[in-house]
Amino acid sequence: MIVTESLSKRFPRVTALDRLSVDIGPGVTGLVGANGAGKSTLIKILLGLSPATEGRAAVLGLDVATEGAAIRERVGYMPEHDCLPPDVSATEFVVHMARMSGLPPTAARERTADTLRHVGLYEERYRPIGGYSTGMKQRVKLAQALVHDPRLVFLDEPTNGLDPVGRDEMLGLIRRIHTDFGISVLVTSHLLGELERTCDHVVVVDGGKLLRSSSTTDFTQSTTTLAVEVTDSDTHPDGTRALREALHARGVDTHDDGGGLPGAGHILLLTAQGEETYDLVRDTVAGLGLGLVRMEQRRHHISEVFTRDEQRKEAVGHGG
Ligand SMILES: Nc1ncnc2c1ncn2[C@@H]1O[C@H](COP(=O)(O)OP(=O)(O)OP(=O)(O)O)[C@@H](O)[C@H]1O
Repeated sequence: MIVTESLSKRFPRVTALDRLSVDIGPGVTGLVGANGAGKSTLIKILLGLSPATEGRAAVLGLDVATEGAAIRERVGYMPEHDCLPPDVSATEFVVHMARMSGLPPTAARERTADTLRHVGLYEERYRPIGGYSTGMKQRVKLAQALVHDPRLVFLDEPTNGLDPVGRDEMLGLIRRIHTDFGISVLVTSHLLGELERTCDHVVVVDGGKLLRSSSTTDFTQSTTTLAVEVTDSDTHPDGTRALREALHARGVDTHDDGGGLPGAGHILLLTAQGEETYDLVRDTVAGLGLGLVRMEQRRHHISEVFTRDEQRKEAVGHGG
C-alpha cells in the first residue's frame, strides 16, 4: 500500500524525516511517535502535498512526486487540526467534499447520508458544525475522508481532544472502516497504548527516523510493563517501598510511575518476563502481608518504548 525508500524531509532548522524506509501493507497500521516525530510531515509527503528533500515514496503504486493528484483521488485524509466551517451543517459540508472529489450530485448526497450514519451522526447532521462537540467534529472529519469511497485513508491524530469514551468509540469506528468496508487505514497517534488495540501493524518513528515496524502482537509482547499497587500495613507503613526493596532483593528492578496521575506515586512499574513475574510479584506481596490493589498490564506511553529501545541498542552496542 505504502512504500518509502530513504525518505527525508529537511526544513531549514530541523530534519523532520531522516532516511525513512518502510513498507506498509493492507489493514490498519498505526504510525506512532511523540509530538514532532514527523508523522504529519510523512502524511503530507504521501499525499503529494509536500515534496521530499530526498528519497522516494509510492502510495498504491503511485509515485508521490509525480502522481499526487491520482493519489488524492484514491486516498482519504483526515487532518489533525480543526478545519471545519462553523456555519454549515455536516451534511452540507460532506456533500461539498464529495462533489469536490468528483461524485455527481445524487451519488454525493447518498454517500454523505451513508457515511454520516456510519460514523454515528444522525439528526445532528442538519445543525451547523459550530455547535458540535469535539467528538462530533472528529466524526465529521472522518466522514469527509471516507465519503468518496477511498481504498486507503490517512487519519492524523483522530482521537485528539476526546475523552476516554470518545476515544474508544473513535477507535472502534477506525477498526470497522477496515472490517466493514475493506478500506486500509494509516492512523497516527502519540499514544502507543491506544493503537495496540486497534492496529494490525505499528510503525514507530522518533526524530524522523524509523524506530520499529512490526505486527502489533510482536510489539506488545516485547513491551510488557506491569503496574503494581499495594496497600500499606502496620508492619510496613510504606507498602510500596517495602515491595520495591523485596523485589529488588529478588533481582527485579522497578521504577515509580512518574505519569503524574492521581496516586501515581504509589504505583510501581516493572518489566514482565512472562508468567513467572506475575507469580513472583503476587508471592512477594503476600510474603510481606500487604494487600494487592492491582497488578495490570500497563498502557505504554511511547516514551517508554523509546527508552527501552535505546537501552536495548546500548546493550547490543556494549555486547558487540
Ligand atoms: N513547514 C514547516 N517548516 C518548518 N518546520 C516544520 C514544518 N512542518 C513541520 N516542521 C517541523 O518538523 C518536525 C516534525 O513535525 P510533524 O508535524 O511532522 O510532527 P508530528 O509527528 O506530526 O507531530 P505533531 O503531532 O505534534 O504534529 C517538527 O520539529 C516540526 O516543528
